[in-house]
Amino acid sequence: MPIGTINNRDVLLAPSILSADFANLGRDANAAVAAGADWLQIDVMDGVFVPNISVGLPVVASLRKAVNTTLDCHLMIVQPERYVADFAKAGANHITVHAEATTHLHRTIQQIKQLGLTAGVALNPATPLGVLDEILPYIDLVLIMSVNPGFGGQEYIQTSTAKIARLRHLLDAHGYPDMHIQVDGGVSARNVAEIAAAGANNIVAGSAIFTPQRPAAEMIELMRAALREH
Ligand SMILES: O=C(CO)[C@@H](O)[C@H](O)COP(=O)(O)O
Repeated sequence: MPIGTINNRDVLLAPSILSADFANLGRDANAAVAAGADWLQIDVMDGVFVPNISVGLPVVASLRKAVNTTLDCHLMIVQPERYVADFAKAGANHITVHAEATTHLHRTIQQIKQLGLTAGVALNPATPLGVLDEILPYIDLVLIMSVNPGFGGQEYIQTSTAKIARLRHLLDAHGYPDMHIQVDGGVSARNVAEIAAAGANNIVAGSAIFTPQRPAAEMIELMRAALREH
């Protein structure tokens, strides 16, 4: 169920498990879903595309058995086309690949769609929206990275808000009202309303949801309140 509505647009929450307790991943994932998270994002990092290594196929397969929700795999790996079929088999519902990580973006998106999944394209902070021009008709989601990918807990890059607003305008102008604008990196109850008001409808948050100090349900409630009070 959406965590809020802004400008008549439902806002979905996709907690990133990168900040969860990996020794208790099923517990943390289920807590977020029980508290109203709509999707769960699994950040897959290869140590090449980004300077960090995270989790891969076995974790997706385990989460598939443990939680009943949309599993969104954000592939921060080079040549993601090598693995999309494996992620689909492991139980992913949605796959996002980086425009910067594949030479053949169109072919990769086609592969994901042929597997019956929804598909997204992620853009690093310095990648302009123009790279989307030829791929928009084929995708379901654009992921605007609001930090340089690789780590949780980084600070939101402020210029991302204007980028989100430009993208929403472009989608409206070209007739893509249902395309998701997902935003990922440095999002918390402090800035979620501003980001959603700019046009994002799919919010990824890691360290703002999974913290040892407070339960995920409380952190999600803070986000709901921020959207309500906007
Ligand atoms: O993809 C990434 C990092 O590359 C993200 O999904 C982070 O996991 C978000 O973490 P926070 O900035 O919300 O702590």
